[in-house]
Amino acid sequence: MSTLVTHIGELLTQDGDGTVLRDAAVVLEGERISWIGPATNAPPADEAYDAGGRAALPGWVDSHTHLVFAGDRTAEFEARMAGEAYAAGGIAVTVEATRAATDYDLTRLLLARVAEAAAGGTTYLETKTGYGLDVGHEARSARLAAGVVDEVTYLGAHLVPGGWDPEEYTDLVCGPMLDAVRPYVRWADVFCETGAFTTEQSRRVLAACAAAGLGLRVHGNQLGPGDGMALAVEFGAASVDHVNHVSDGDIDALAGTWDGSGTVPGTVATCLPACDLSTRQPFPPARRLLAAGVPLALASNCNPGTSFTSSMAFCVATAVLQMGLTVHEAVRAATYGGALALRRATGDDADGRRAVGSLAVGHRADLQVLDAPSATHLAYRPGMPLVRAVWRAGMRVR
Ligand SMILES: N=CN[C@@H](CCC(=O)O)C(=O)O
Ligand SMILES: [Zn+2]
Repeated sequence: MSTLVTHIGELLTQDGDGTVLRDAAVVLEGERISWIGPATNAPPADEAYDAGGRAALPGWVDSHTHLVFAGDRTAEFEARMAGEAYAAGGIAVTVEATRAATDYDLTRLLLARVAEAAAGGTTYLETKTGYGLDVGHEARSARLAAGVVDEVTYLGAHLVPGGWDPEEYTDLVCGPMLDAVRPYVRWADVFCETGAFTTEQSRRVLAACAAAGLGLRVHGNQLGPGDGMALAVEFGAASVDHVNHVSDGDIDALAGTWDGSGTVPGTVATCLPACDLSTRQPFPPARRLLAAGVPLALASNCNPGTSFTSSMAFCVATAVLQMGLTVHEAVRAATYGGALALRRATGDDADGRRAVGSLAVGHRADLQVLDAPSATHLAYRPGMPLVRAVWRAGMRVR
């Protein structure tokens, strides 16, 4: 089964040169892209979609979400809007509701959130555990997520649950809990922050999870200056996320992971602008990070506490309007950058592990058409429902 998407007014490929094609076409064949070029030269396909001069780009890669949860935190949000500061402790409210939910209800909630994200143009999605916080409930969250999303991250180190000694809980995270989630997850993450896990506890978690063969990610420098970014560099994490309170030394350390001397990709800085609005944190220094040579990702951080949205278009608009990124930089961070943060930015017909977040022959056929003539409209018309059509692995999902 093949689909020709044709008469694309502006096609942002997100290839290495940032190529933008005019009056372009893309052929989706099975799960892969089989052809890209000028619409006038396009080969025939089983069916055609006429984009009518509209813009198209890769589906969003949302590399940071927390979708496995039950319950509601509206009251906490209202208190925050009235002036209270965000604190990690609110996580416990969601843990209680999540533990009480049945597998059926938790799966239903997760599926609804994934469908909402797909309708918004997201075609590749990471999600985390972290609202179970005991062996059985963390393993359940990981198992349910593994059946639904593209990448699952173990976040047993989200909060020390009430009644636990922090060191003993860290032992649990590094031992029996890790063993229980291991079959279902590719990544591990730690919330390294005052009120969550100390630098030393975070280091123990990262070391244990690396030894178990998991890739690493870090929640760092969200609520104040700290060691999250330095730890991410120390452990060769794929991404450090939030990065709101950042020193020049943090930026230099991150940039150093991209100096070409390493054999694996460096550490991406993942910015979460919807979360920053909701928690009233300063936005990350995106321009300084880019100037230093650090690749950026943009992600929704969809979760019930700090960012209850999966709209990547909203994140792109906010990154442009508030963080000083150009539209093309923001779109790149929300597509290719997310793929880089998940180490899924390369791969084609040669290895069959198809790249996401960019459009080229052999990459996964993840594409969205906007109801707009250019990607600029994502920021020019913030909040408008601009996603018109979406294909995920070659299947039309909107
Ligand atoms: N910072 C840590 N975890 C989430 C918030 C989780 C919550 O408050 O429920 C975040 O990324 O913002
Ligand atoms: Zn998060």
